[in-house]
Amino acid sequence: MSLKITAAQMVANARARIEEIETADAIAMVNDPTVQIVDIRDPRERQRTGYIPGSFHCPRGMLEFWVDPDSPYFKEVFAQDKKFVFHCASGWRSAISTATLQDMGFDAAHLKEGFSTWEAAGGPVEHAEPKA
Ligand SMILES: O=S(=O)([O-])[S-]
Repeated sequence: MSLKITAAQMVANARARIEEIETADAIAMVNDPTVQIVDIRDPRERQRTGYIPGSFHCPRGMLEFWVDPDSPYFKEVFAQDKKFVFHCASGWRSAISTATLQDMGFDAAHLKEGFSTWEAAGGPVEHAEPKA
């Protein structure tokens, strides 16, 4: 089966039109009260690898519905007057998601390399309590 567009091409198209933030620059934003980092990974990924302190968890599947004030699923966190930086594991899902948000008129950027290089680059990581 040949697709009209590949996933890799979708990521490339998205990356060409969104703001990409380098890991070192994002690390400097962790305690910045004007920035909200949003983790769109699955709950199990967050559980397994830990997460960026202060990051808000928004599963990718709910993204459009949680940012839209007209949606019954709207989350107040997205009403904040802050810079929103979305991330996933390697920057693919967050690139496509950020382009989608841009199409919706929601201003956001994404973490170019995702969480994959975060810890090695010196980024702080928090771990959830193990399930009892
Ligand atoms: O979407 S991904 O970059 O986390 S594999």
